[in-house]
Amino acid sequence: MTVPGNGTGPEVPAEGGLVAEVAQMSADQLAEHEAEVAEVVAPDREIDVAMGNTLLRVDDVTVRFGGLVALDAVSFDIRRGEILGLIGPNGAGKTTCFNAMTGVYRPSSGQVLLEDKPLGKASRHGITQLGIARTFQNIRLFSEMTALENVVVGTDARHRTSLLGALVRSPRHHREEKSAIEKAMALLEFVGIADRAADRAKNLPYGYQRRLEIARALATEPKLLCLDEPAAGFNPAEKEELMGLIRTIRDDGYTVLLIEHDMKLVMGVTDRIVVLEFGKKIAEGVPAEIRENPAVIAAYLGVPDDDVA
Ligand SMILES: Nc1ncnc2c1ncn2[C@@H]1O[C@H](COP(=O)(O)OP(=O)(O)OP(=O)(O)O)[C@@H](O)[C@H]1O
Repeated sequence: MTVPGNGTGPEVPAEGGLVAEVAQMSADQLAEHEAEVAEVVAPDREIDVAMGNTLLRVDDVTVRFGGLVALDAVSFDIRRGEILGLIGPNGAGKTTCFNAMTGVYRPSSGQVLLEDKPLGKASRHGITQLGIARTFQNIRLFSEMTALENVVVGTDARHRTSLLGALVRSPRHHREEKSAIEKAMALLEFVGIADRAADRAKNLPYGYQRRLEIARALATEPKLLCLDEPAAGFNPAEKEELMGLIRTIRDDGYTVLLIEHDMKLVMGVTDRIVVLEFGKKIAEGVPAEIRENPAVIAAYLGVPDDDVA
C-alpha cells in the first residue's frame, strides 16, 4: 500500500504498513523476508571469490595546502570485505585522505587506485559511479525530502535512463523508478528506519539521520563505503547499535572504511587499522597490535579515550 509523497517525489509506503506487516510475520516468513531484503540490498556479490584482495590502494599520496603538508607520502591498501579503521589525533590527515579518495581533493603527488585503476581526474560523481560512496562528518541530507526520497536519489547513480527518457517518462524510466523505490525501502529497512520512510529528513531524530545517510550511500551500490565519524553525537547504546549495523554491512559483502573518534568503537568493529599522525602513516595492523603499538600510544598520550581517533 502506498500514499503520495510530498508532491514531486515518488510514492512512499503508508506509514507503518511494511513495519506492521513485518511485526506480524511468523519466524519462517520473517527469515524469508530478511533474505529478500538482503538480496535487494546486496545483489550478486561474489564475496567469497574476491575476499581479501586489494580493492583500493592509496599509493604514496601527498596532499599539500599551500605550505602545509596535510598528507605526506601515505600508502595503504583496503582489502575487499574488510572494515578498515583510519584513526589519528585531530588534524592528522584522516579527512584529507577521505577527500583524496572521493575526488574532493586531487593528490599533489601519488595516486589512488580502485581495482588497480587510477582514479586520476575522475569527478566526485564519476568516483561514485566507479563504486566509492561516503557519508560526511556533518550530515548532508536533502532536508525537505522524505527519507525514502533521499535514498531514491542515491539509486540515481546506477540508473541508465537518459534525461530524455526521464522527461518523456519512458517505460525504462518507469521500471527504474519502481525498482528504485523498492530498493530504497529495503535499504531503509536494512538500516532500521523504515518506520519513518515518509517523514521529511529534517524531522527525523539525529540517529535516524545518520542511518539515512548510510542508506543513501548504500543506494549507490558502492564497492567501498567510507563512513566519516558515523557515531558522532551518539550515546553508548546508539554506538553499540551502530557497530552492529556496520558489521552487518560488512557481512553483506561491502568493504568499509571508517573514520571514528571513539576508540572503543574502532577497536571493537574494525578488522585492521591504519594510524596517521601529522599527515604520515605511523602504524598499520589488527586492533590488538595497534593497541600495543608504542608510536600509537605516544601519539595519543594525554588524549582522553573519548577524544581519540
Ligand atoms: N582545505 C584545507 N585548506 C587548508 N588546510 C587544510 C584543509 N583541509 C585540511 N587542512 C589542514 O590539513 C591538516 C589535516 O586536516 P584533516 O582535516 O585531514 O585532519 P583530520 O585527521 O581529519 O582531523 P579531525 O580529526 O580534526 O577531523 C590540518 O592541519 C588541517 O588544518
